Parts: sequence; structure tokens; C-alpha cells
Amino acid sequence: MHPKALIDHCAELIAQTLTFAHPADATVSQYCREQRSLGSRERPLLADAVYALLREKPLLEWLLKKLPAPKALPSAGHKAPRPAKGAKPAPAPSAKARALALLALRQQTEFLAQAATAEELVWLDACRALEASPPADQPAACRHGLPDWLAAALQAELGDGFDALVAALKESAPLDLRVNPLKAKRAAVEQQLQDAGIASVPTPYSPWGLRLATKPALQKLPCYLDGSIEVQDEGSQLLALLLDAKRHELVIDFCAGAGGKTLALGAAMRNTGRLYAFDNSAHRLEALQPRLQRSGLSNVHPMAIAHERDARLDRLVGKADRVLVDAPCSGLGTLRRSPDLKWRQSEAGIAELAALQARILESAARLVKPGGRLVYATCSLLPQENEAVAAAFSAAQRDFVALPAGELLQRAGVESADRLVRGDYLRLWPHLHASDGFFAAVWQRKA
Ligand SMILES: C[S@@+](CC[C@H](N)C(=O)[O-])C[C@H]1O[C@@H](n2cnc3c(N)ncnc32)[C@H](O)[C@@H]1O
Repeated sequence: MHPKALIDHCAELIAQTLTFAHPADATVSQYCREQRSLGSRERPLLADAVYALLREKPLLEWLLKKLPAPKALPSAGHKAPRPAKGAKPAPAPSAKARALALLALRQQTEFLAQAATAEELVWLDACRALEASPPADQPAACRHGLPDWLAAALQAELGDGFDALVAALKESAPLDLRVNPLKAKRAAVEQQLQDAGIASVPTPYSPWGLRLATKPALQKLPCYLDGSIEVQDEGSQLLALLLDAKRHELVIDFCAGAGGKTLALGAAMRNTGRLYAFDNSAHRLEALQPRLQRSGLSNVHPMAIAHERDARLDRLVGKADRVLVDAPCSGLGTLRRSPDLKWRQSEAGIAELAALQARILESAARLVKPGGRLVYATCSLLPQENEAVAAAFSAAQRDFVALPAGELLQRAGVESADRLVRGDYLRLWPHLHASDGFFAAVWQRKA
């Protein structure tokens, strides 16, 4: 496709993304499905434009305000892209969306030389110069790329560490794998990957993990097809290690979703006992099925529940050896992968989530038997969804005693576990641990 047509698609896709009606990855996939003239060669550029915009939105909007784009846009001497047969025509993008697309792709000079007009190229040079030497009154958001409410919350949380977090959030997340101990040993999988031309190293903390330097397609590799590996961030692996599910136990993954942690728990139980995978989304649980088949696990029982107080849970009250609550959360610990989340969340939304998290935790706790273990986890960076929920639970539930996550992880074979905790809580940060941001609190029910 000619770059002049492709930049129009970038602009239209950016306009659709900025409505924040759907997650950015879903918007990109949907757009590429609808626009059948877009092939695999065009998609990476479209995704680059969208993700650069989401990461740097305040800076790009500030540049556009300071240096308005040339007026002749968008019909600057080129024709709208012709749709493939049967495909929808690309709508004419707005001038603002086109300017944002050009700015989002400002590093891709070869592409822009063909996609942009002569006036736009001059304007882009001026934008680059302003970006390189910004005035002293440039808003701080241009540097950190966060909405003000979130920047203030993270600054309060991290103090001097805030800048390091901002730098880490601009990097792309590594690709981590969890080796399924039922099927293979980590060193053997590392060698298989090496033989397939894929370099990996053991993850620093999780004894199950391998970290890849690149992002190769894995789906056709024998070790993927036979269930020896799953894609899973090291932080998620550590949550499963914290629950420390054992053979023959009754274990509940209360918010199992597509089952990333369920699979790790089932393997830790050596495919024995009973592992219930609950979720209020039957659709998400369905995605667990093919993964279960590859994993070789037969001890997992997925069950869609209506809500956290579903009456079908009553028969399990006081029965479970271990319960994991991987709670629905803002997901702000995954901003490297999903930068749109920072624009789709709000302070009011966080307060609603915290109330839901408390309700789910309270209900799930009923299922823990005397002497059993309860883990509450999120992939949020914010104390409202983390320490505050855990502290309120501890204060209200005198039957549960908090346990130190660091010691438990060390006992589960995690090296340098003391680096992963703040007080009794697990607290993972992208800038400190190269994983997604995670929180976990652990309790034992009094015997
Ligand atoms: C953080 S995600 C779980 C991710 C999953 N554990 C994994 O490792 O892939 C949170 C899940 O909670 C589910 N959820 C939301 N509200 C719930 C409720 N009231 N009861 C049970 N699950 C709920 C969501 O559908 C979502 O799948």
C-alpha cells in the first residue's frame, strides 16, 4: 500500500482509538479486520502509531498546540485509499488525527518522506526541534506521559523513584515464559529454544521462568504445542508460587479469567487434588480450555459464577486449603503492554474497583478452611487497590492472620525474595523488577 494511503489509515485508526470505547489492541485488530486492504506488512506500522500516541499523548498534543499543523490537511494532494473489494472505504481522517499520526511516527523518517506533504515535512522538523529543546514551562505531563491524577498518585507512592518508573514504562515489556514442570525442565526448554534460534535466559526470581530478548511467534514450536511452555509474566508466576498449592489439596482460583495462574497452580499441585477455576465471565473461562488441553492438567474444574456471592459457592465454605483472589483491577501495572489503560481509568473508577475488590475478597475468604491460605493480588500500582484493600480486610477479619510474603516466597524457592516485598506485601515494579507491577497480600485462617 502506498504510504500516502497508509498514513490516512493511521489517522483514522488513531481517531477511533482516542474514543477509548474499547481496549486499544481490540480497536487495532477490529480495524485491520474491517480494512481488508491492510496486510501483515501494514499492521506493524499502524500498531506503532497507535501505541506511540498512547504513550506520548500529552507531548504530541502539546506539540500540536504550540505548532499547528499545515492547513492544507488532510486532502494534501493525494487520493483517499481505495478500499479492497467488499471492504469498507477508509473514512477521510480529521486534520487533528492526521497530525497526531504524523507526530506519532516522527522517528520513521523514511516512511514519512513518502507519506507526508512537503509542508508537513517542514512542520515535522520544527516539531522535532521544539521537542529537543523544550521551553522551561513545558507541562510535566509531556515528560512523564501520564494523566495528572495518576502522576500525582505515583509520585506520592514512589517519591524519587517516580522518574525511574516513568523511564521503565517507556520501554517495551520483555516476553516471559513459564515452563510447565509437568512436561519439561527449564534448562531443556532453554536449549530447545536455542536450537530454534530463540535466545532466552532464566528469569531472576521465578524458578519456572525464561525471559526472551525478542518476541518471536511461539505457537508453532513443539514446546508450545506440547504444553511445555506458556506465555506468562514473571510477576504472575510469583503469585502462583506465593499460594504454594500442594498435591492433593482443594484449591480455588476465584478470578481465574483465561487461567494463566490456574495453569501454574495445577502444575504445582502435580495434577492431583481439585482446583476450581471460578470467574464471572464464562467467555474468559472458555479461553482456558485449549490451554488446559495443552497443559496435560485434569485436576482443573472451571465454573462460571454469576457474581462473588453466587449460591453455588456455599457448599465450599470453609473447605479450601488455598484460595487465590487475582482481583479485577485497573491493570496499571501493565502499562508497558497496555498504555491505553492510563487514559481509560479515572479516580472515580479506581474507587469503584476498590469497593468491588473488597467485596470479592470478603466472599472468597469464606471458602478458606481453618489453617488454610488466602492470597489477594492485583496488577495495579495504586495503594487504593492494594494496601488499602488488604489493611481493611485485616482489620475486619480477625480470624485471618497476615503472613510475610518474602518469607513464603523464599520457602517456595524464590531467590532474593526480600527484594520483592514491602513489609509483609509482595510489591513488584517494572523499574525495580523488570516485571509488570503486581501486589499481593497473604493470610492464614486461624486453625
Ligand atoms: C485480573 S483478571 C484475572 C486474570 C487471571 N487470573 C489470569 O491469571 O489470567 C480478573 C478476573 O476477575 C473476573 N471477575 C470480575 N468480577 C468478578 C466477580 N465478581 N467474581 C469473580 N470473578 C470476577 C474478571 O472476569 C477477570 O477475568
